[in-house]
Amino acid sequence: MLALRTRFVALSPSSSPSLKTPLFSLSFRTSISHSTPQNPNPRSSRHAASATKTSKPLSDAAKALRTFLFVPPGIEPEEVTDEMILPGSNIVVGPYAGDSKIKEVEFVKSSIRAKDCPRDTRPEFAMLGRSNVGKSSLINALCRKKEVALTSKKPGKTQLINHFLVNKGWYIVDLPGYGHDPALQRFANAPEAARMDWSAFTKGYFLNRETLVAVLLLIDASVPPQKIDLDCANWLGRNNTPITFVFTKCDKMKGGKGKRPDENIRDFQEAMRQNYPEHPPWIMTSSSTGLGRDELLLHMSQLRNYWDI
Ligand SMILES: Nc1nc2c(ncn2[C@@H]2O[C@H](COP(=O)(O)OP(=O)(O)OP(=O)(O)O)[C@@H](O)[C@H]2O)c(=O)[nH]1
Ligand SMILES: [Mg+2]
Repeated sequence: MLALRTRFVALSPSSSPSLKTPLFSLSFRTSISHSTPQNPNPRSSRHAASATKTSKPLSDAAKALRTFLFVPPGIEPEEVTDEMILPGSNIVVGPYAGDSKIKEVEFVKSSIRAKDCPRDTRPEFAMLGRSNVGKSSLINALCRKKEVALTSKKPGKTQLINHFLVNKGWYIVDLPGYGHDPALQRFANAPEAARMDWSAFTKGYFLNRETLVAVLLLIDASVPPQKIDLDCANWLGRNNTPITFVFTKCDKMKGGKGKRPDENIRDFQEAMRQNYPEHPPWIMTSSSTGLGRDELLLHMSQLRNYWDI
């Protein structure tokens, strides 16, 4: 299973300062400029014939930057056209993208530890991120229901590992947020290993959950890059956990002061590049406006569908 997982991660933290990737600009529609390559799937040629093909070739800018795209199995990078890239993301839609709508969702269980989680072979996605970043809200948005997962203005609402079964076929897992417990704030300037201690109990989940397709790492796009988020991404990468960056609160525009969500996202990506030669899939969302909701579901459907090939 680990081999299967790592195939899609393309996260190989590197300490090499020589790994330079071009900087980029960002807007909701110009997702082509934020591409990242993922691990080429050794079996991808098998499915290439079924890849969506359109006649429009890549623009020059897109060609220059396509190495940043998330290209799933079933497509060769040179087959990618602008129309195949999900808006507000670097994600290419391939032949594995299928029915992505959520028709039913049921709460299954709250678990204290990884070993208490449902024993099941069905695939799952974990929502991870700082307290208050919008994990539970995103679950509700994806399900188009208000109270599947409980949300709050106060950080620390979700305290356990919560499993939700979707369409009787796969799980969404709501996790407690990190970076909230005041008792642990003293770690703010401590070495990464010490600061990550807060997550000891969810760490067990990431390291042992065989059915984990990907972690959706939620990053608040309304604030500048936070070290704890970068540390978390680095930790997941080092542990070969597939990751998708889901930028939340993209509806929040700062009036006058502070940077816009797209600028914060760009800064975050640039910070990530200092340690990563390649960038995982990423997507812009807002649970308030529904931005990115259908696109994220489509992305999850293709991850799910090629996960166990
Ligand atoms: N403007 C805006 N607010 C949001 C969005 N998503 C979440 N929020 C707000 O952010 C606050 C926290 O949302 P939650 O979904 O409870 O956050 P969480 O990450 O689950 O928090 P914990 O359970 O404490 O870890 C709530 O007040 C939400 O209404 C969004 O996309 N846009
Ligand atoms: Mg929550």
